[in-house]
Amino acid sequence: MSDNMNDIDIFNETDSILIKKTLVNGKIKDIFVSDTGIIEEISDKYSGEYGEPEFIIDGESTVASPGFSNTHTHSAMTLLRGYADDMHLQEWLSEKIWPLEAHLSAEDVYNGTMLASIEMIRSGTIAFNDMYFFMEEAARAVYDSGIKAVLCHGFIDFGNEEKREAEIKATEKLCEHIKSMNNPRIKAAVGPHAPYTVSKEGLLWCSAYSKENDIGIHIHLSETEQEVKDCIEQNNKRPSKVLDECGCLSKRTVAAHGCWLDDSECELLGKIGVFVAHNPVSNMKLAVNRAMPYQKLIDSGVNVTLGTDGCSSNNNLDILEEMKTAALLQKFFWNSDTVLPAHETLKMATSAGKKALGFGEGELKTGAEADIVLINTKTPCMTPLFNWESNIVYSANSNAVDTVICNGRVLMHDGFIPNEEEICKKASDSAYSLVKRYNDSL
Ligand SMILES: C[C@H]1O[C@@H](n2cnc3c(N)ncnc32)[C@H](O)[C@@H]1O
Ligand SMILES: [Zn+2]
Repeated sequence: MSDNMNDIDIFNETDSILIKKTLVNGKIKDIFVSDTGIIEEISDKYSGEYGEPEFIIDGESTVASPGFSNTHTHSAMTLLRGYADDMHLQEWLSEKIWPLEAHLSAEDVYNGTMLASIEMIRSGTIAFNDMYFFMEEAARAVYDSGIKAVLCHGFIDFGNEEKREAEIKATEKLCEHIKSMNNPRIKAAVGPHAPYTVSKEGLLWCSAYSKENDIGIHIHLSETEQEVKDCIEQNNKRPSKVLDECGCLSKRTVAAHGCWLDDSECELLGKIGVFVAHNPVSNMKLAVNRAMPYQKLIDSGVNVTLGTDGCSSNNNLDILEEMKTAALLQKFFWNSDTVLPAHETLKMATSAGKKALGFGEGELKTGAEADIVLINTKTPCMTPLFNWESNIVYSANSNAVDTVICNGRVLMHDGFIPNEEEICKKASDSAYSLVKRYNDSL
């Protein structure tokens, strides 16, 4: 699909690009992207106003979509893919996942996040919201892979003061580190894991720190019925209320799951302007037994986004698969064939997702950051092309994703990502050595 097919330089960060004859909202357009990563022109034929492009991408037989955002994941959990499946959520976490994670190294997180980044790029993801450990190394992987991310340290204190102090230090260290990177593609957030793993003191510290530093909060909220029941028993109020009283709900908060929210909580989240990330594949796999009340959230003014969750509850990071599953799960669970139509699903993955992460509007327009996905229309799953949004949500798979451009830089072209084989090999080695270290410790 390129006039410069064999030219590896297309992956350079600072080149201008002209995408010729791609479909933008059903019309054939040229898109000119400047070397600063901005969409300068979308027109029937490039005017030449911004000079000669350094690279030309032949966009004929492609649909251009705004890049996708994955608003909830634990990216280095790629290393745990297939390690523990088909279990009850709390047992899965406390008996399998947490004991193994206790042996993670910084290098594991780098290798796992590199794998996650290229896996996400393959399905057209240009930004993600990540909560995990050794996040300075995740930041290095995000830098190296060229994708965008909001990164937080998973803050878990279980009411223990010593643990809380350590989590505070880890959060501060990460935020300072990301500040010092001074890269607009990489942002820090505060990551209180969930109301059931973080004490009130911890939640209060997190909300104060996010305000002081003007950064977001990333948290799990009401994933299972049991955690809601436990919260009511302990606090006499539902989880959203607890979080609100601790100052953790704001326009900068992304709350993942929200499966067991009641009507009053949906209204509270809408009033405040919280983003709620739907993770349908993980929710189905972990059998949380209720789908997020999508329509009630939308009617309450909530910005609903999409996430994959980590690779040990999904078990991939394919945002196209997530879109389809979201649209189907909502229809199936709420017994409504009209809920979450294709157009809204695509918005969850594009404009709503990018806004949640503070990376802009998520639309293809002049003046916007060039986060563009080109999807091959000459592939069975995109044929015929009556409705491009319907095809992306309901029929496309990642094999149809041809080119991914993030901040004006080509990260994948013609289905090719530089160094992919080496990245997979390193992650695989890390995964086996992690499990060996754990087994040796028993
Ligand atoms: C950041 C922390 O979140 C954990 N984690 C991963 N998946 C889920 C889930 N579905 N629910 C709650 N916690 C989860 C990770 O295993 C890590 O310990
Ligand atoms: Zn999660």
